[in-house]
Amino acid sequence: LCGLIVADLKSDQQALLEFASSVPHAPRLNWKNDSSTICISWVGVTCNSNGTRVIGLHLPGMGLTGTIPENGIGKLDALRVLSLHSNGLNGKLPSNILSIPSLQFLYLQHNSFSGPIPSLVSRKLFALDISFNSFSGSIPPAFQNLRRLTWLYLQNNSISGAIPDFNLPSLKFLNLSYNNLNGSIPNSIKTFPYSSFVGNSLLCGPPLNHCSTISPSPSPSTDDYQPITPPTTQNQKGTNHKKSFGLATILALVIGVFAFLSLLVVVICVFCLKRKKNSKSSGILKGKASCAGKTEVSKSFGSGVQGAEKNKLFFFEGSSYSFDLEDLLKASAEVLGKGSYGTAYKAVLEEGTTVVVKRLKEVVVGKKEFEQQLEIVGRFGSHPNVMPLRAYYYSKDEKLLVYNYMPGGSLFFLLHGNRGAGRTPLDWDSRVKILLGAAKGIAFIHSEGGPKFTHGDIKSNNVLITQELDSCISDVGLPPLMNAPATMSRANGYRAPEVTDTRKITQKSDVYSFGVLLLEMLTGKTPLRYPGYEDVVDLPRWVRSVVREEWTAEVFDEELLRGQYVEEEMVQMLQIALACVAKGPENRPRMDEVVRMLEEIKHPELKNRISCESESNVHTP
Ligand SMILES: Nc1ncnc2c1ncn2[C@@H]1O[C@H](COP(=O)(O)OP(=O)(O)OP(=O)(O)O)[C@@H](O)[C@H]1O
Repeated sequence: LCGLIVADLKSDQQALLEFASSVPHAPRLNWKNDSSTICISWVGVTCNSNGTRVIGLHLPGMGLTGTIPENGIGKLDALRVLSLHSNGLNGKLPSNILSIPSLQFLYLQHNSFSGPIPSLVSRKLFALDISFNSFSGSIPPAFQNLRRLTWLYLQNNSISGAIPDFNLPSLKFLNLSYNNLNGSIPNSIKTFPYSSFVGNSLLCGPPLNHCSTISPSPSPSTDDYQPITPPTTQNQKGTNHKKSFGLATILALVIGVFAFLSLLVVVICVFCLKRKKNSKSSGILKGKASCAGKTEVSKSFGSGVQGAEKNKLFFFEGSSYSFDLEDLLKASAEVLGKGSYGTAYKAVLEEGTTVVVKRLKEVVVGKKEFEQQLEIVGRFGSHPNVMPLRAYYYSKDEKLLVYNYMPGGSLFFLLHGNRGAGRTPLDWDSRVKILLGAAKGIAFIHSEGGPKFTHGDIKSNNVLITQELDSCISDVGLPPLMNAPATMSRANGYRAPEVTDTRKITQKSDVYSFGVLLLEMLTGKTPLRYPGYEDVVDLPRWVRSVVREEWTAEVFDEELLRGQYVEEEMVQMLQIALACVAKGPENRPRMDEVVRMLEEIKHPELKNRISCESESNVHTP
């Protein structure tokens, strides 16, 4: 067995040296004819955990030129990642590279490869980027069998012919732009954006312009396909009859939709008014201090109680606490931290209950608005991933919020706290669980609070953790109550670019902040300046720049890479994060879509642990 293992590594070494001898390269490639050093010091080479096989080759931007020989890299049959992008490699791509049985990630973009794309492709392929080369010929039909393929970037080549009817269940990122493709875009991929197909003058069908009624042939004349033009121009190309029919239909549709929407708005308004009226008479808030029912307490709100009554602590329905304001003020308190909304205290009451009291500063809204907002926030407590607001107190000089105390602390602490010796690493599965919970919490407040309701301050400090590593989104609904400039600190790396004050916060800006949170979890870097964390980075910008260079290797938190992880899951998560931090709010997914995408990451099909056992299985036939 030992001999077999050595033979495997030796054959990997031979294959690498064969490759190196054929491509003139920069002197940085320090490979020597000594297999004992491959896994230790060979530039760009990654081995499996027991040092028996080469599983990664990363040589981007190394100044490599020339043609890859047939007997080189294709023989590395345990290879998972091959990254040779941004070099000067040319000629035909050896037919055995794409078919390396364990190959998952192939990055060859920005070279000068030419000739056809090899037709035998590894079924494990997860990401394929051969963009910005001179590949020609058609897309091999074998691509239709790539059930795990998630990224396919073929843009800026000279690929021609019709697009095969892909039925790729995992495909999420597709770019075929700027080639010579023709025919109609198959139904299975027409949901990809316009930018995925633009620059193929003979391609038609959604999301490009409609195909003409003449069915596309493999070599259509330009007249058969209409150029990409706005719908009005397209209509002008039809017959007169078609044109008037089209216009009439569109007009009828527009009027119909308008009428329907107006009706919907009226119904919603009536419903809201009714609800408001009901809530006034029944009240969601109840007075804990008295045993009064809901009606009595809401009356005390409505009529503006004077004197001592005014200073009551108001509990939300469902709260099991049994103390009053006086008890709270007598409790021993310890400062947890100072945030932009004020100071958070951990308060231990005489009867033993521990709560967190937030003392708000610079509340800019009046009592009524304050109560209205908190009434909405109080409703969210029913969701397991939203921190329930238990009670609040409002007077002219003091505004307090009472929450459960979460001994697990915040995600910020779990990610960045005590990075030195003795730290317990936060493993991949725990990170996914925490972020999925947080996403569900945010999606819930977006759907329950109505389209205008936002969190407004999503960050790792506001994701609190239970001992079972369930997450709770805290500080829900506070920004509209506070002084706008105070909450808009420049150092807030979670803030979407379009948000210049609290009035600009939208659900899509929450999605941006959540994307930064995902990046923070993936990279282990903090987007905020904290004492001891001066290395503040614009995470989206940094990740985008690294992704352009050499993403699988450098982006991820080293702590993650040392533990058990699933590379595909991490890369998928990275792509979701990048979609969330798209510069234009309209390009970001909705929060419920983010939840769905995160749930898909844990698809059993992708559960392929990188471990010693799986490594040793990689090259079994
Ligand atoms: N319910 C809670 N249980 C345990 N720790 C909490 C709780 N609420 C807040 N904390 C912790 O207390 C500290 C201060 O929180 P606070 O919300 O006041 O400020 P912040 O989240 O750091 O900033 P900001 O107010 O700008 O959101 C943070 O470390 C936070 O994680």
